[in-house]
Amino acid sequence: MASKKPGSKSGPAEASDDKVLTTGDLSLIADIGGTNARFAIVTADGKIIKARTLACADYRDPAHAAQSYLEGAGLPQPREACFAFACPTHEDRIRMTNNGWDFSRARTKEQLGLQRLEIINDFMALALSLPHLPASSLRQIGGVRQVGKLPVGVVGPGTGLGVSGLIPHKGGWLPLDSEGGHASLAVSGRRETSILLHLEHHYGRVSAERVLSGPGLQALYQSISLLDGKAPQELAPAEIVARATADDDEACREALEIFCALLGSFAGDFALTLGARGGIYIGGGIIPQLGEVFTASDFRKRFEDKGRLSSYVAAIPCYVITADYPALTGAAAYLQHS
Ligand SMILES: Nc1ncnc2c1ncn2[C@@H]1O[C@H](COP(=O)(O)OP(=O)(O)OP(=O)(O)O)[C@@H](O)[C@H]1O
Repeated sequence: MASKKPGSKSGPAEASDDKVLTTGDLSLIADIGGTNARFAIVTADGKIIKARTLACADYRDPAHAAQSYLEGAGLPQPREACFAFACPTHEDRIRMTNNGWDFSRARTKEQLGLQRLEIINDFMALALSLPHLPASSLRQIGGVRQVGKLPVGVVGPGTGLGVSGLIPHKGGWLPLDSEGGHASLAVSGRRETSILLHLEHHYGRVSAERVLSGPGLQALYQSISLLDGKAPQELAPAEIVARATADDDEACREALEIFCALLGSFAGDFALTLGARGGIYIGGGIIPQLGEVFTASDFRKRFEDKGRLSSYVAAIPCYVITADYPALTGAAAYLQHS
């Protein structure tokens, strides 16, 4: 796998979108979450071009979405592809955790006329992108930038909660294929415990993803409103963030504050578990949108709040990934190196 230090060198340059491509030239790559399906082409010289985002809800399955992407971009049929999905991907039958797609790997390959189809987890793809991301697409929060090759973790709230990492191995990196977002949620203090009990009443066992995701931010806002005896409104995650940052809705403000704090706790637990002294990277569709609000939140305080191991965690840097399509870079790297 890749051997550069995460965040140390520029990623693949964007080729111009108007080059004439033939079948032999191109590979198809995709990063497919519960809401968004992001497609692009890798050219023979390794450039990622024609990146587009489609809404999963508009398509029957990934083959249907991929065909629509290729037609829309006026592209010929590719021979090979790497698709990264937000769900377990080790069996032929793949069932997306956060949308209704349920499909066969072999059938998808056949439908798209591919000679080779690689299917990996979306956060494994994001982890594989880290050695290729330019430092300008990373925003450091706390800790000390580490030298040398050390394990790194990546977490990201989106429609779900993605988790992965890279372990140094034989001069390169081993990526983790993880479903860590479904680990149990750990809360702290009376208020968070009340919210957890409220969510338990609704879901039964509460995983981290039930809170640390777009739907999770909505669940937090609703729980807080109900615990305070107020009727919650139907608000999208972006609306909760907008109201919270405008400081004109107390339940939204507290929901976002607790969201960032719980992500800090979760990321710190993951750093301890993985021994991720090289850093924890934060991606997904929500945190990169928060800008300074996230930096000013309790995220870092809770990341470091690890009792006797607090000084160990305090040295670990966190980085918000601000690149546009980072997991596509990882899918391209997988296709090239696997
Ligand atoms: N500005 C914003 N503020 C807060 N939440 C947002 C914002 N924009 C999008 N979201 C939320 O982010 C989630 C989508 O995240 P993302 O773009 O990572 O999707 P995805 O790749 O389909 O997700 P996943 O890979 O987790 O299944 C949705 O719940 C959406 O409501």
